[in-house]
Amino acid sequence: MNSVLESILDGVRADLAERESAVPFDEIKRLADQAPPPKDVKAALLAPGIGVIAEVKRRSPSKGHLADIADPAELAASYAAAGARAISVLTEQRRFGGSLADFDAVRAVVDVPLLRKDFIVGTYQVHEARAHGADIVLLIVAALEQNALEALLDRVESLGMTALVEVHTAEDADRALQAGASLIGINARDLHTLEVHREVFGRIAPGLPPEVLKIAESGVRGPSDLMAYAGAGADAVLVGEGLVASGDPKAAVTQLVTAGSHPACPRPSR
Ligand SMILES: O=C(O)c1ccccc1NCC(=O)[C@H](O)[C@H](O)COP(=O)(O)O
Repeated sequence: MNSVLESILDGVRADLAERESAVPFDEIKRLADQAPPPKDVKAALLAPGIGVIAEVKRRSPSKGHLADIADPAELAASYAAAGARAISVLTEQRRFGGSLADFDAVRAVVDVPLLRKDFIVGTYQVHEARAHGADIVLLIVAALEQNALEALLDRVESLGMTALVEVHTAEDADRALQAGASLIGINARDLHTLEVHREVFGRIAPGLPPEVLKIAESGVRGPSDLMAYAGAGADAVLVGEGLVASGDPKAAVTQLVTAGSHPACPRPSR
């Protein structure tokens, strides 16, 4: 099947091959070893209330252009000041307009945990993420064979980072658990069709063990979506478009953070 995900992965592999020939693996490993230690992601996400992971997202395959982000560092600093628990930075260039330069700019100004949001297909990218100061690395189950998923999860953890393992189906969730994931993102967006169905979270989350942290990804357009995900057991929500395309990302993230810490907001039981 020639899905959107497969075409994204083709581009990612081509770009990765160029970076690997420009900066050898040994050098990336050396830079990763020199980076400041990763932050305690789970402690950040387990703070009281439903966390907000705010995303720096310029465009997307589903919507095209989302926002002119002249200064990703300024945007990220406003997210952090508003109380975002973590920040996600898209680093995929061809379809999302992101870059490691965006990631570096954000890393330079915020102290909250940073997620490298990309399509990870090899260990080089994991060391590269660490070299740039990432604390969290996204691993998408649908993009990886099981042995690759397990090897990449081990590599992420061996570098002290946390893997956000993304699933969209119950079968993906079984594979994530088998790989040993302890932070699982349930993406409402089907990466083959790009359709967003928020109810996917409520179908999958109850089947995950209570000790696994659950992130609801995609489709949050305002506080009522956050409350609905919280009611279905989310520890945090990951939000891109609803912030960057709002016209006032700082106000939009503040509204979500306020909703997530409101006493009426449901809390996960663990
Ligand atoms: O956003 C897309 O169109 C997309 C297409 C194909 C693969 C991944 C895609 N998005 C990545 C994400 O999962 C989202 O950036 C993230 O969950 C935030 O979603 P949203 O709040 O709906 O922008």
